[in-house]
Amino acid sequence: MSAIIEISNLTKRFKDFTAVDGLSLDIMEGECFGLLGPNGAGKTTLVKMLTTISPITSGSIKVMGLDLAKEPRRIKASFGVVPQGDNLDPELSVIENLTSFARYFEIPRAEALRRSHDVLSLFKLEHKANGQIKTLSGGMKRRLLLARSLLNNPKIIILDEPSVGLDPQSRNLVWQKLRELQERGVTLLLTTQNMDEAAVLSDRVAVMYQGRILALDTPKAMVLQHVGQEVVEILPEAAEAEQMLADLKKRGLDAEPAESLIQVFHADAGNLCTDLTTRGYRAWQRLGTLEDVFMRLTGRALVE
Ligand SMILES: Nc1ncnc2c1ncn2[C@@H]1O[C@H](COP(=O)(O)OP(=O)(O)OP(=O)(O)O)[C@@H](O)[C@H]1O
Repeated sequence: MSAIIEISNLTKRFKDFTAVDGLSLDIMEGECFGLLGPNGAGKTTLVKMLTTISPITSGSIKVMGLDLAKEPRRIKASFGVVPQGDNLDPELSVIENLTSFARYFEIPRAEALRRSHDVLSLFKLEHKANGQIKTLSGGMKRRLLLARSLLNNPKIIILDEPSVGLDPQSRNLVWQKLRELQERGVTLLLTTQNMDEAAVLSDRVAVMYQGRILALDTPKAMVLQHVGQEVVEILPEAAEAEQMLADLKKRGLDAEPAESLIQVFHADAGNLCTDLTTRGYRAWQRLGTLEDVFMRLTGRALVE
């Protein structure tokens, strides 16, 4: 597999604030890559540079071997972009939003209409073709943005928080369509704060924080490395929590406080749980998740 997007030493500065900080990353052709990070990590700023909306401060981006700074139009033609916000035109009907967008790619009128109906039916919006944008629910708008991103038959689709605001039915439909696109060879780059979405869809994930990548791997390997297969959770009495944490650490265990719980990672979970419960403590085990990795790497405090 070769890299379809090559990001080298990319930086974005706003006055004295660095939103993306010397970031390097290769996205492989045909993969689904999930970019995770808390609010303010720099994900949207990265996507905006990639989609040429925001100029690069320094560093470079290559797409299919082409330099983004030199060939932005050619590169943009190969992208489908689903932005975080809704930038649909409220003056136009649903189908007109699509056909007018197709004009940016110089798709002939009849072909544009045909593709517009195709993508509407793909996202189960055909019945809304002549409706006004204001008659769409939030989830329908999101599906329309996804539909719109396919009009130019993109080789790469960039999705900023694809399933925010979607009900479970719409979200499942979107996930299914994204998988079908990937099966057809399309490369997907998604930013998300939804760890289930990242784990379900992505071949590889990166955790971004303060403009840098802290970790990058397959979701499974990431969980194994940072938290282990199973996590033990203990609910101590408030008065004994500190002592218990110290005791666990003294035993060489990888233990951390998590609100009112203590979590133990990389442990022999079965043995530890039995030991604790026979001594009268409330303790249980569960599978480690990407959410655990995320919390460990980016901290528990709210960033913004
Ligand atoms: N135009 C701008 N001027 C100044 N600072 C900005 C600008 N755009 C973004 N920032 C700052 O850059 C940082 C990264 O923002 P960005 O939107 O990329 O984060 P994010 O990871 O996408 O977060 P979210 O999930 O909230 O969208 C934030 O601290 C934000 O305040």
